[in-house]
Amino acid sequence: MDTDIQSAYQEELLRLEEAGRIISRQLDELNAMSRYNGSDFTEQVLEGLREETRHKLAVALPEPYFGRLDFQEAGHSDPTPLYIGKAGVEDRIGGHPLVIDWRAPVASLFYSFTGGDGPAEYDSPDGLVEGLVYLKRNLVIRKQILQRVTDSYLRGSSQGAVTDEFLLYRLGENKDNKLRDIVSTIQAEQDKIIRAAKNKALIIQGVAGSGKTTVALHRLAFLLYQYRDQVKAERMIIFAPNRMFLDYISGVLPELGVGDIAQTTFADWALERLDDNLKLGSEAQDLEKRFAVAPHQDTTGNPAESEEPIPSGRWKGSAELADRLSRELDVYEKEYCALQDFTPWEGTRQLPGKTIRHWFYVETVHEPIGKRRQRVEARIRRWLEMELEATRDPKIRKDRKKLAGARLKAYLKSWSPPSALDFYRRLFEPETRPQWVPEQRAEESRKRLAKREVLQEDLAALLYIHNRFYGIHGNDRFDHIVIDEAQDFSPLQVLVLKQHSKNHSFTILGDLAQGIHDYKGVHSWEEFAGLFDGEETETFQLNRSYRSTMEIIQFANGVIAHSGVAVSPAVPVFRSGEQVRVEQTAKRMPAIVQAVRELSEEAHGTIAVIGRTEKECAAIHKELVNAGFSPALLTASQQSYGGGLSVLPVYLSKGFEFDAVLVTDVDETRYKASPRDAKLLYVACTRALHDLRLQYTGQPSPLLPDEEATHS
Ligand SMILES: Nc1ncnc2c1ncn2[C@@H]1O[C@H](COP(=O)(O)OP(=O)(O)OP(=O)(O)O)[C@@H](O)[C@H]1O
Repeated sequence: MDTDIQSAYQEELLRLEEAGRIISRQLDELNAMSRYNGSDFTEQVLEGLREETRHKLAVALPEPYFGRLDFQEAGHSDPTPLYIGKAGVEDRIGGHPLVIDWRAPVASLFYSFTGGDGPAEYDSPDGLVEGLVYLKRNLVIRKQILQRVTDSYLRGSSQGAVTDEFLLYRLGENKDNKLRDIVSTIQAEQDKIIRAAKNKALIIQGVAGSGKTTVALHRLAFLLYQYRDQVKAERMIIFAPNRMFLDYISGVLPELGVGDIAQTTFADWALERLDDNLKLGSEAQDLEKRFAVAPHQDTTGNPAESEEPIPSGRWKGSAELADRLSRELDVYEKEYCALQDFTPWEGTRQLPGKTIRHWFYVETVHEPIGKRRQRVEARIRRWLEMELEATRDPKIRKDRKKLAGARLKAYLKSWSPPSALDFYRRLFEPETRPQWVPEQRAEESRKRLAKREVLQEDLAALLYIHNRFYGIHGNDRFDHIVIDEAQDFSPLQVLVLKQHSKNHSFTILGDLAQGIHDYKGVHSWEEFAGLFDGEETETFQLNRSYRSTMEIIQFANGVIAHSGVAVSPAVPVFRSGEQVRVEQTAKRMPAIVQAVRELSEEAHGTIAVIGRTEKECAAIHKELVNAGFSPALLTASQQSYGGGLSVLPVYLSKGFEFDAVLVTDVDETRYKASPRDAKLLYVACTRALHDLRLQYTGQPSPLLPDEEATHS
């Protein structure tokens, strides 16, 4: 160790010991106080705060901080060492704060400072604060033991910019079965997104591995800290593609000290809201069909795609459909209440239909029709009660009540509460189908809807109708909404979610180059931006990829060049690893088993064998089990991901990452020179952190980049 590093290490060791003593003392004091379980409200609030502090201290004790920034504010004579950790700890050492929360305004300097001797600044509640940075230091502390001290910037030293040494160290680590927090190495371009203003719809295009998911989760933690009086965790929601992915990302928020945020899929959320006893068609079957390999398929892509000019999912998810529905709903509402006079029993007053329609179309007009109907029905019942009260004789009153009850039931039968499914179904029925619904589309939907079966692509339209009928209660509005893998979302889905958002506070993130579900998802981010007023959105682009080695990223860039999608190629962090290995195999299965054996010997924590279809994966899985491995077969119905060795179809691998990846069957029939296949292969390749291998039997896929291209 050279003397500078040694003395830095000694200095940090002493500081850590002192910090440990202070945190332990604070914790002991709090633990010594008896817990309050009584009913006094003030005491309950105080106990809540004490519990929060106990929790924060317990989290801080083993790893109090991860970074240090020495900052001299303009007008001050000395730099102040600022220690930054996951949770702020109040107390002081040498007059300086013990630990500053990573989300505090001053901590932003730690992330935004990229070097140079000029002034640095950060935004504080009192305005811009300027000053000079003297030192940026990363510290690895585990279980109160100082393991590593890395200076990435030192004023006056020969190195001008912040070095990536610590980042590279973190990126070189193996991964387990959960995505992790990145508080110690958030990069400047990511920090901007994390700290962006709350009341905007952020649209983030980021290359594979640029940290989109991770950044979105950190942003939630930031919003909860920065706007603690305005946003609540229970009023935030994350939409992700499937339950297995939700399980994979479920560790990050607790690591950041955040709980209670709903994490769900659009389908689960929509079905719960619709509550219409609907059956959701099997997604697994749909995926397997969509991503099947057609033997006689031409090289322009999926045959289903070329036969169908506008795929059903794109049609049913378009903003244009929302306009059409809106107009149909206007007509429906105008005709909805056509009630005539109501006669409860012969020889008495009638309740005129005109009066009822006045209640409906004038007096309650500001409410959605489902609510109006409830109100009007209640009013009819009140009217009836008053009429009955005018009948003095109890026996006659009883008889009339019975008769009137039966008549009212029959009368209201023709006026059933509005149902989203019924309305939607009418769009596809021969007698009621509007002209703008093509017959071919109607036929397919009609059969399913008759059985109350819906597909994922129907859900946004159904919710749009449901919201119009029943409105949105305060509890159904979110303080913030995150949409991950947003390239697979449709404009109509986002439009519906916008109805559920307060102040259009969104983080929408995705990668068009990974748009393998382009039969339902967007083809350009403009499709989402167009749903908001100009000033309500802000767009970001993340081009640096942190997941994979340079070699893997260059290789994947070569693949995606065939996709025709206009997105910037990924820029690697300078982390070099093994060359990507492309292997032609004579015997497919033995070669797969052999490659898995080799990868397993290389101390990788997570390994994935990525096949083309679920059926092929099942066969590979069987073979690996026979060879003595214990792989997990990941399918569309999977609820969790356990790490280790996995076999999964390429279309399910999106969002995940593995230390080593073997992509099987990269041949000319399974990965053709089509945009869809290019995206699929790109997704597969970009799952690998350190080691990527590809195998094919017969002729190689035309998507495989030339060797020279990947070495440029
Ligand atoms: N600043 C960072 N410091 C350390 N690791 C990072 C950083 N940013 C991202 N990573 C790591 O890069 C990997 C990719 O992150 P993440 O899955 O969030 O990316 P993504 O853009 O959502 O990827 P994809 O589009 O492929 O799903 C993760 O292992 C994450 O921990």
